Amino acid sequence: MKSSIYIALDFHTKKEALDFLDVHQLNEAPVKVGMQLFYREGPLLIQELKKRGHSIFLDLKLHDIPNTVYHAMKSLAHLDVDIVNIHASGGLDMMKAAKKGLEKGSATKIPLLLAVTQLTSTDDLMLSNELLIKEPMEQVVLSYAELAKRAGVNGVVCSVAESKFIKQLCGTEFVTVTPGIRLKHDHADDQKRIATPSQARFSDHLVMGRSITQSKNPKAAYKRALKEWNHEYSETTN
Ligand SMILES: O=c1ccn([C@@H]2O[C@H](COP(=O)(O)O)[C@@H](O)[C@H]2O)c(=O)[nH]1
Repeated sequence: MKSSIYIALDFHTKKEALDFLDVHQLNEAPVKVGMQLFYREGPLLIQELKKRGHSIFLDLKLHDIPNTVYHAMKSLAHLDVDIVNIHASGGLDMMKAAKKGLEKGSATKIPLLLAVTQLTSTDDLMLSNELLIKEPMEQVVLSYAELAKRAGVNGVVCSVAESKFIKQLCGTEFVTVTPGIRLKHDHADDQKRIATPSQARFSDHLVMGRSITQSKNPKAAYKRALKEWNHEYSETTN
């Protein structure tokens, strides 16, 4: 799969999301559909995005008992998207069940299965004080990545800071997808572990929401992110 920046379509309705893509001529861009939009618009939205030719990351982050996740993944497989995900903190059996459900439910190609290691809205302080995980973030993320690999998962969602080390530990084929990406000077909002596209060279794919969707010129912001990621962007010439 080609390295891509997935635009997070965090909109309320299908109309808002499709209008955004049309108005800003982002009809070629890979997109990420999360809970906000999917819970309202469901499979019909996925069908419409597929019809328009988008590569789709369905970001529902399943986390439940293995049997439930198995059946949920079997259902999601029918949507025929490109990427789906689960939380690694659901454990080895849950991740194995997700993979099995996906294989069982897929008619043609099996979507890439990713495990979320630690959300990019979590920092070390929260990890320790709220989640009561006393090891440093990097160690936790690496250990979850290794567990995901053991379960047969194809890759992980992680921050820029861990991508390189995950590749060293799990191999270059093990996919890393990184959200929490901001163009320089953009607000972090609720994200804690953020980075610019140019700092993300070890990640296979990026996810960008507000830096693009809330920009005055989303198309220009998207193009700039792609250029920065490919190290072709210079502030003096742009
Ligand atoms: O660790 C994670 C996992 C998923 N996300 C999702 O990515 C986008 C990021 O949106 P921004 O507006 O660029 O902050 C959002 O849909 C999250 O649900 C994440 O941020 N971190």
